[in-house]
Amino acid sequence: DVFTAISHLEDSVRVEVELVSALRDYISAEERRLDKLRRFADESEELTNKALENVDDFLANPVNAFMLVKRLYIEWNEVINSTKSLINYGDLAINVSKHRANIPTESDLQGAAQALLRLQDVYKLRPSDIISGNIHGFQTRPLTWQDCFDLGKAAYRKRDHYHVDIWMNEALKKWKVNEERSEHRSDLSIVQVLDYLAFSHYREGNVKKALNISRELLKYEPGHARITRNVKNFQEEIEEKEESSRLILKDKPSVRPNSTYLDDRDAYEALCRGERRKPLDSSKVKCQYVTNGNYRLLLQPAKQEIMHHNPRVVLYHDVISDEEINEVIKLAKPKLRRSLVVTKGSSPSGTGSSDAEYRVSSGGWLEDWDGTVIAKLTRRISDISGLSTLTAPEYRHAEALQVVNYGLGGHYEPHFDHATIENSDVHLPGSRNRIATWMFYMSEVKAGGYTVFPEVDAFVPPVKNAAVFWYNLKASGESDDLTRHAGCPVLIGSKWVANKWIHEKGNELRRPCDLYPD
Ligand SMILES: O=C(O)CCC(=O)C(=O)O
Ligand SMILES: [Fe+2]
Repeated sequence: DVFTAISHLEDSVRVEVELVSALRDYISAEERRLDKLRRFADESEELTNKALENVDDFLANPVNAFMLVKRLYIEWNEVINSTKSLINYGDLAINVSKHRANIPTESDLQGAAQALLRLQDVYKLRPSDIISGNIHGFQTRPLTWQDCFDLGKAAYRKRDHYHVDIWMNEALKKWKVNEERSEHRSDLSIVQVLDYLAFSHYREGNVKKALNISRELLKYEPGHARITRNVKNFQEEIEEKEESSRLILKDKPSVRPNSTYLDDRDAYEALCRGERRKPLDSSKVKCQYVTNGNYRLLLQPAKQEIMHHNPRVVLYHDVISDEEINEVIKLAKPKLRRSLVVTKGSSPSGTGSSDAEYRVSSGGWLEDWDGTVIAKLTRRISDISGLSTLTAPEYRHAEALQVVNYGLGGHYEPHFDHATIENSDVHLPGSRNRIATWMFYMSEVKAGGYTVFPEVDAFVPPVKNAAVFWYNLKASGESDDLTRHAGCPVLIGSKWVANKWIHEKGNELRRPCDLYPD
């Protein structure tokens, strides 16, 4: 019993001194933790305020969109986990679970990173431009070394060595610059970057590079057991190989992977960048008013711009109003689901994951009876194209309207709209093949997002309020293989389109079959 002797109480005083000091340590640790949370809340608030000034403009920039996904997935999860055990966590927990569906997941982060890497490749963006946050003149917050590291990690997960090499090296460069300014607290990060980089090189067969990088890593963390073992193994492997082949081992340069195995990828991407585009033969008419002999077009003929002659691809200007677009988007939003691709292209079987990258968008179908605006548009398509677009169940001459919104860096790689010998899944039973494609452009895309035809180097810019039209089949009903086309990745902005696929059935007399294809 402490109270029975003053000398015991003297000890208690000393104990209390120690307790106070421990409590003070605890309070400072809590304050540091709270400071960190407060800084994170301030930063997030600043960013969301900026985003809210104009959400469309903000998300139009793919770097902003990537960072938003990253912040919500990684940083908020950290916040949530670090506060989970605390007493006052309740409200935050309720909010988090209420919004679960809109909080990005790991696969969203992977998709967002993949999108940035796709844009980097297709539009030949320099890493330094992406890092400085300047994409075609649209400015965002610059990337940190951690952002570069996350891009590298996303590439690593896809076994995409080419991008691991680029982005881990960018992370290193940035990390070293920061170090010179002594903005660093621990060496953990650089060790992680080097670890990824070394192993990625090793997987590629670049053992010498893997060895050098691992040695550099050991300078930062001399006792690292696994890396020490790797260094030994890499050395042995190099010696063995050089002995048996009597050649000095050389590292291969890393090349960009062709994940969807497209033969015409380079042509497609060059067109997207604006290379290979040929001007139309200027001796031929380019713009004209058309009525197709239809009395409904007499007072206001359609404004037709010819984009290509063979196959004939035309763009009709001002065929859907802003009000109609808003109505269509409103009707479609609740129906949007991730687009699936039926065709596997020519990807070797067993490669699996490539399908996901083939088409990055969400779509929904609208029938004529889903809204008067849809029935009106279907009628207009018929008036202008001269084809039947009846969509009553007993008279299916065309499919429902397919409304599509592209995602971050969204695109649709080269494909045919109609059924071909390799791909017979697209036509409706009984209504035969997709004779023609009509596609409305329903948003202004600030950069990228062209519709391109790599077989003939034709291209159509996504002009808001316009619609593109072409025949997929020749007059004989044969496939017109020159209509292979693609939707280029959206670089800046959001792309909405709506497709109407018109079928052969019901159009036998409007576009009669001919003995000769042309
Ligand atoms: O978005 C584009 O430009 C092309 C879309 C397309 O080809 C399709 O949806 O079938
Ligand atoms: Fe298409």
